[in-house]
Amino acid sequence: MSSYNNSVCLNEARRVAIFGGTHGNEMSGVTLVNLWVKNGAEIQRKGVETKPFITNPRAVEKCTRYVDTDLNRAFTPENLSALGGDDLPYEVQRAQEINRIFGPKGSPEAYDVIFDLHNTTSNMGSTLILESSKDHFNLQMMNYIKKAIAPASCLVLLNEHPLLKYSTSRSVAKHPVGLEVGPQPQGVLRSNIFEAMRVILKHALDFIDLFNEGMEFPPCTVEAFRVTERIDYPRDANGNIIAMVHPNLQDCDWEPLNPGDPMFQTFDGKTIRYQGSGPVYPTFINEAAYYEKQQAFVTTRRETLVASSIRKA
Ligand SMILES: CC(=O)N[C@@H](CC(=O)O)C(=O)O
Ligand SMILES: [Zn+2]
Repeated sequence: MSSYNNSVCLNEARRVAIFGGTHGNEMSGVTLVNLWVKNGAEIQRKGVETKPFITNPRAVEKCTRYVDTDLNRAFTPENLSALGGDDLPYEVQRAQEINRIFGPKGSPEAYDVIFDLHNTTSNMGSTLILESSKDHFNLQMMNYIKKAIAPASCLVLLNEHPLLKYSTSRSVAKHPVGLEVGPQPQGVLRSNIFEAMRVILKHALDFIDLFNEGMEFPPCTVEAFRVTERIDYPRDANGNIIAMVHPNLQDCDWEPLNPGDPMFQTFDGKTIRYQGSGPVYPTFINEAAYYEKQQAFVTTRRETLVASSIRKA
């Protein structure tokens, strides 16, 4: 990466992957990737190798999030270098295979871009997930997609929290992009969610095409929601949940939550209110997969990210 005339010069993005089935019960990504494995015309762009890939085929077969352990937490340095072969948990073996094919993570040989397709049971709409506020290629891509799909909306969730960040499948790429679309129940396909995902992928690939063709993207800003805190359900001494997401908060992803606002409702009807400083913007509210992770929702704060001008080297 070098700077010239204020533009950040980056290599062309020639190797792109689209991951589906990182969670085997999130059906939009599973279905789109299976479709594109059969016929990739829709995702082909000149001079780009775009590989659609089912990352967790055993979980897809069983229509479950994972078999042994969450694949989207498995790409740690320890796991990727672990010895043990067939004795390792299935997803750890799979992470090593994926790292061999699309990585190695952090190396110059790694794929340029990986899109990882997810669904949420939360009412989040279309959300792009970034892992770095300094990835100018990805920031420019976010800006491009947001403009291309307007007046439909697509929000950007930034997770670079030192404790809450996790080791994703897409993290083996130079430019990792998560795409989370909801609400959609686990194991279910909804046409509106499926189409929303499909159209965002189209614009993302168009952006890569324009960049490779030599278009210069001027400096811009991108509004993002930065992950700040994980909020668990209230629990008793045995760890059992004693309250639900409050009806005033349910389905209100991305809406401001202020001190004193209702957050949970106990089984005997008492309201538990938000006590932190605000406003925060909750998201992943009541996500089904997060009960096991002790998480009722995450709080975020709004931030304006600045993207430098980019063009190909
Ligand atoms: C509901 C769900 O699976 N969400 C994803 C978010 C992400 O890809 O970062 C996960 O927890 O792995
Ligand atoms: Zn997922």
